Amino acid sequence: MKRTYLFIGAGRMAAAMVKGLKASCDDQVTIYAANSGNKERLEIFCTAYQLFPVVENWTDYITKVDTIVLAMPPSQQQDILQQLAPFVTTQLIISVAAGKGLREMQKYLPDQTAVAWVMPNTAAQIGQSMSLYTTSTISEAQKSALHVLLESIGEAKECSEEQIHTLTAITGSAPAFVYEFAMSLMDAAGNAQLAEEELQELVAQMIYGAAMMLKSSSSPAELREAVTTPGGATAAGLDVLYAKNFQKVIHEAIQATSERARILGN
Ligand SMILES: NC(=O)C1=CN([C@@H]2O[C@H](COP(=O)(O)OP(=O)(O)OC[C@H]3O[C@@H](n4cnc5c(N)ncnc54)[C@H](OP(=O)(O)O)[C@@H]3O)[C@@H](O)[C@H]2O)C=CC1
Ligand SMILES: O=C(O)[C@@H]1CCC=N1
Repeated sequence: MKRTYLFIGAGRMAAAMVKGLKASCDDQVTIYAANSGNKERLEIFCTAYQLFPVVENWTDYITKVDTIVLAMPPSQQQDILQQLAPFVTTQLIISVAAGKGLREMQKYLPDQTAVAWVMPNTAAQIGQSMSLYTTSTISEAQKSALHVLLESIGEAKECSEEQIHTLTAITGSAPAFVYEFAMSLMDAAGNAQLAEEELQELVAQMIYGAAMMLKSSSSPAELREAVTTPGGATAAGLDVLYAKNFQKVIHEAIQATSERARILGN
């Protein structure tokens, strides 16, 4: 079945989703993309993903597509929805904006407009996103268009709107915390006399292995215990994390992230 998508916003998340869609259903998908008006940047984007024609005015393309993906900063979304509203008929409108749930979209769109809120993460670039999503009442065809998109970028879980607000920090933002952790490990390994790339490779494989173990059925506590030989080396390191209240620091970081996401949504 032929799919048609219009992306408004052509940045990092749009690139990841377009790449996923092109890879999973190349000859069955037509994609148009628009940005804030930076023509050169949009041409580079469209050339990279072979999206033609390059869109000059996105409102001309609304009636040509079944699905519209809002992939611009949250601060721009209200304005875009207001521009979109007069032209919307049967299209599914998907937003990936942090903090902007279904109700926030519906405020500016005609009654009964089909809407979905998706919270992906940057691993979408390699088809490994953990995406959360919620929808209004949508048709089977719209569900199918949404799932084609979600499955093209990784795994997805349906949640309530409130759960997505709560979990944005965990699945959307926390990859940044993992990269910060990786940087700290690489920094701490400074005197191992390895090149930066070698260090990155071994830290990446360690995180990958740990993530694969976590994806098995064991709990994180069991996995941690399996690493921690009683009276051994790991216990000494964990004692420092406990003494510095590592969990509390993470809780505070998640709370700050969640609070900011809520503010972006208002
Ligand atoms: N990065 C992440 O990890 C995640 C991001 N998100 C959400 O995804 C959305 C996009 O983020 P991201 O891709 O990182 O951002 P980027 O900064 O990479 O891209 C933003 C894009 O939006 C375009 N844009 C800005 N204003 C407008 C406008 N008024 N009309 C049309 N296009 C506009 C920009 O245009 P131009 O090219 O001209 O600058 C750019 O193409 C955000 O809402 C964010 O909350 C969600 C989950 C994870
Ligand atoms: O930092 C942000 O606002 C977005 C939301 C989730 C990840 N990045």
